[in-house]
Amino acid sequence: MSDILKELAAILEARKSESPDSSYVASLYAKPDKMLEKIGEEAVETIIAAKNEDREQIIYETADLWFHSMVMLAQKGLSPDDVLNELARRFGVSGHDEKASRK
Ligand SMILES: N=c1c2ncn([C@@H]3O[C@H](COP(=O)(O)OP(=O)(O)OP(=O)(O)O)[C@@H](O)[C@H]3O)c2ncn1[C@@H]1O[C@H](COP(=O)(O)O)[C@@H](O)[C@H]1O
Repeated sequence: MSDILKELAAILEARKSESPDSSYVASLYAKPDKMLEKIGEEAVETIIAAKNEDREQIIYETADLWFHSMVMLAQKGLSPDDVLNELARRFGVSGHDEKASRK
């Protein structure tokens, strides 16, 4: 897993034990419906950016989309490695080199 994804996943995990008013991520864990709505919202914003051929906005909105998807994965007890392993499996390789949280 990239260092960025690994570090962000560790921060998201740590936020689980913090109070909802202490941070944005902690507030999303307390409101699962809002967390899921954010994924939809960011997906729509990514589509609009792509339709507008706005490369900077595509990157910005995709980062928002990946971020909120990672919050959802963390909330479900999953990690980015679980998704990377699935992508690797589709490539026909044996799996990502780091152990996933789900087997
Ligand atoms: N990568 C991110 C990140 N990307 C996006 N966002 C937040 O996601 C939200 C995106 O929502 P929108 O684009 O709709 O913007 P908005 O209008 O401000 O949001 P709303 O009012 O609609 O909720 C914003 O509040 C951004 O601040 C993020 N918030 C946090 N992180 C990372 O998560 C870590 C933990 O964050 P905290 O829990 O806030 O400390 C941080 O250290 C960062 O590394």
